[in-house]
Amino acid sequence: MSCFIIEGGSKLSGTVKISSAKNAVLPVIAASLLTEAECIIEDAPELEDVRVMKEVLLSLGAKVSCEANSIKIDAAPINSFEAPYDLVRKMRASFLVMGPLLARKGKARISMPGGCAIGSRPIDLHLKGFASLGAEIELGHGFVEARCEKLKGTTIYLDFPSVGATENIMMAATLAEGQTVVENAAKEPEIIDLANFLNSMGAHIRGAGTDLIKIEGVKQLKGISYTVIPDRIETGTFLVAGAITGGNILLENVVSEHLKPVIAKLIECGAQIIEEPEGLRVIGDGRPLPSDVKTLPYPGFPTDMQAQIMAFLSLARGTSMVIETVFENRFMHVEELKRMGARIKIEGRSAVIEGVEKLSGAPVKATDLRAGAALILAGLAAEGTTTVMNAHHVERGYEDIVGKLSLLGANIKKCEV
Ligand SMILES: CC(=O)N[C@H]1[C@@H](OP(=O)(O)OP(=O)(O)OC[C@H]2O[C@@H](n3ccc(=O)[nH]c3=O)[C@H](O)[C@@H]2O)O[C@H](CO)[C@@H](O)[C@@H]1O
Ligand SMILES: C=C(OP(=O)(O)O)C(=O)O
Repeated sequence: MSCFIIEGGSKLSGTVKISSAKNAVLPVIAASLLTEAECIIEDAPELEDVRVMKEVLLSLGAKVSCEANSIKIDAAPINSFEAPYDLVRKMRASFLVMGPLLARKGKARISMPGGCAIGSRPIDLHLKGFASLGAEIELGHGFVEARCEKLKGTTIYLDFPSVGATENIMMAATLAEGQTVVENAAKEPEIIDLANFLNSMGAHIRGAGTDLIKIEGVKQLKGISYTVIPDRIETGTFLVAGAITGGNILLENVVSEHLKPVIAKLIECGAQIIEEPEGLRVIGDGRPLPSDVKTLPYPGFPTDMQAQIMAFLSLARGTSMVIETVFENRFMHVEELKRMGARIKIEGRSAVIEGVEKLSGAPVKATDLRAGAALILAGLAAEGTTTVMNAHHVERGYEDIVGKLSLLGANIKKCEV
């Protein structure tokens, strides 16, 4: 088992380059299954989740090769329709191959992803979408099997603007007969990026980024080269790293437009965030002011930044409240932050955080990706040594986090225990 060991107290300074977005590259890799032609994804981040997605494609019979940071995908030879439990359980986003497989091959058998540390995470909205498009769905033995002759365009209303369901339905509908309309669609930047990728392949998608997406089915798609958007959650995490350590860092390769609620919150807490020609600068200054945060679908405050902002608010000069509305169980980091001296009480979906003057380094355990990131942030600011167990959770979604933080002057290393 691997862990991160952090010696707290260094003010971070320097420049860091943000990687391509995990949550944009995963659906784009899945979408490459929609064509027999070769797709190239440039500047792909080296992440555990990307490795798993490549394995999923390989298991379906696609050819996948990597050169420098490009991934070449040739999905012409796919000869299997099954994504096995062993891969899907490692990463829920593997379920995103269902839409493309159904659209191109008319069948797919994907292991049910099951719940994870942050919530039960059902897939009913994905399945409702596929059924509306004309697929027959069968559940059994831990698998979802879907079949269709030809998907047919229709109107689908999502009860919740699910990111994954919007993506899966959008991909399936690109090759359907006629028009599909997705109402109450998710509006995340990663949805726009996927639509841009699909449109460059020849799809006809309008309205991505609004809650009404219209997809006019086409007969086939072509192969393209594509670079996905910068990772807004990695960006937010580094903004907090600068602020929590009282540092001064410049983040390159960012789209600040995608981070409005995070930037607004950090400014409210007293950090300086400055748009510069080369990127976004964060300057931290002492303990933050308290603030209240409520997670919401985009353009609200992202649930994927909730744990990190809570680490920051743990040190505030007063009491803050964080309300998690997207996932029902995303407070697993709280008990670990408390081990470092944070004063946090959970009441249902709310956490009340009474800021403390300092955190103290301690052995803690990452229960999921962003919980792990929050504990690293707390460790950077804490007095003494913090050991964050279960480094693999963090490596799912942060490219070379040790290298990047070390270059900024952090005292962090990865160890096997
Ligand atoms: C790979 C990826 O992009 N992951 C992101 C994606 O996850 P993911 O696509 O899984 O998140 P969703 O937007 O689908 O989930 C949001 C909420 O909807 C519920 N739901 C979802 C689908 C469904 O069929 N039924 C249902 O009830 C979920 O349980 C959850 O409570 O968006 C989340 C919300 O921004 C982010 O935290 C994840 O980082
Ligand atoms: C929850 C996340 O990812 P996933 O949906 O892949 O679990 C995340 O990126 O914070």
